[in-house]
Amino acid sequence: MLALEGVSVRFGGLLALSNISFSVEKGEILGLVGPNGAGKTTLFNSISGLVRARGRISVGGQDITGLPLHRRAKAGIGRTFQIPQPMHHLTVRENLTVAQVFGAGRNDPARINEILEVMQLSHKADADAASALALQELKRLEIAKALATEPRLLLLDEVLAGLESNAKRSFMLKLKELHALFGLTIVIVEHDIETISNLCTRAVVLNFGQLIADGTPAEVFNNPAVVESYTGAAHA
Ligand SMILES: Nc1ncnc2c1ncn2[C@@H]1O[C@H](COP(=O)(O)OP(=O)(O)OP(=O)(O)O)[C@@H](O)[C@H]1O
Repeated sequence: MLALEGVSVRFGGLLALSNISFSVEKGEILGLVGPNGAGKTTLFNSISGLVRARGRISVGGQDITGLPLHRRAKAGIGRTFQIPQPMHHLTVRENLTVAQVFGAGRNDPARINEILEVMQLSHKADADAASALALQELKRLEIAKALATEPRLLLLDEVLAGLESNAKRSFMLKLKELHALFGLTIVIVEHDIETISNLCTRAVVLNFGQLIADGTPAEVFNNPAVVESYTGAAHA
């Protein structure tokens, strides 16, 4: 579904991503892990088109490397942002409609209703502007917006961060439900080992812009290079 070949991103003198290659199978839920500043969000930005990368990125066999943002959305790439980014003055439904027109090039109210229902936002759909939502609702809206673009590949950037453990558990169940319901391939950035182990069959680890491990969650979290990347021992 997703293939990265030799992907590199440089910001001035900083090599934020260095020659990253891996692929994600259709239907897989892949964990993208690594300490702060490792390059995880830059990788999402490279895939979704916010950042220009060297190398080759393809989705469903289509080379998207040179495509602008909106054409990547139409190629089936949906994403969330670490800090939810709704259009604050619009209602929840209006936010989803804008996302659907941007990503899918159509307005399908029935599909929007389905997304509102599955994300438990129906009761908030038309009531208030998005700015009135509580944190958990904002997180659900962030995912709902990504779903409204009708993705095949969904990139989730720390969507569980800041939730207490019960909310986290119910969010994980929701992600599994979405994965099955919409037939998604998912890449999720997450720091919590338990969450990655619960959701993912495989995890890729970045550190200082380099891919340092790729395997099952148990394999990568027991990998000495990964442990060192988190404790800082390798660079102390
Ligand atoms: N637009 C930018 N201009 C310059 N440097 C940037 C830019 N975006 C990211 N960086 C740098 O690139 C490196 C990777 O950042 P990135 O945000 O991708 O890491 P991350 O793994 O997502 O970290 P976190 O877990 O803290 O979100 C960092 O050193 C960061 O400061």
